[in-house]
Amino acid sequence: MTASPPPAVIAFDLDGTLVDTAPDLLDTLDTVLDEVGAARLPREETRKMIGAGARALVNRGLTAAGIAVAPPEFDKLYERFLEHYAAHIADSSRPFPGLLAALDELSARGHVLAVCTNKLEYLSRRLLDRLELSDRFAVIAGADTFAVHKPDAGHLLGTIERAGGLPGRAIMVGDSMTDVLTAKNARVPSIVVPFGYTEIPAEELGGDAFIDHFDRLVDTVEHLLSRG
Ligand SMILES: O=C(O)COP(=O)(O)O
Ligand SMILES: [Mg+2]
Repeated sequence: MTASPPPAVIAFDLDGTLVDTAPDLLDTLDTVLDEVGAARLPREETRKMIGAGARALVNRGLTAAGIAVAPPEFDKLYERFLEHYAAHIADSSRPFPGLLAALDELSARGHVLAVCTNKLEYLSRRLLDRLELSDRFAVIAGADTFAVHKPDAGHLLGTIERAGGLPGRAIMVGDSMTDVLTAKNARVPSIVVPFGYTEIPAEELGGDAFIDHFDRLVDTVEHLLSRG
């Protein structure tokens, strides 16, 4: 008797892929800019600053506003960002259209779902709990879950391992260059969605597949898995 192959692991980025978190993240960034007396920045500009974690977002926001702060003050502002964001994490943040049906179908087909995000793990869990999404994922791996984080392959490989899968039967779904690079580094195929936060147009990120709506996700996953 041959052992059945491990289930496929579908690993999702969180901000800009599963959930439109920009409104609550950027409202929080505004409170930090207010606090240092800087003018607020246009949303088209700050949306693209999401993707490398909260610390990078605060840093990018302050830099774009022309504010230089020394490390101890930066750390205080970052702490305040986290506090405010944690308290408002699901005020306006919502899953992207079609997500729930796509996750239902992937699970029904026996695939294991995981989250691989550069959001801190406690914030990721809190957000997914508030949106009643946590139970759908076997693993929620944040920026601080392992010793390394995206674009390091170890973040994705650790997520796949914890989900009981193998890199040869896994897919990364994301919205940014960070996700595509992580997948390439881990030799895992990637699917890119265009509704997230990226400086470079999503179609040009170099993912293995591009979908413009989650109603294309299941077919695209099956196609990539069938390529082996
Ligand atoms: O919060 C961020 O900046 C990054 O989060 P993501 O990896 O889920 O896009
Ligand atoms: Mg993202």
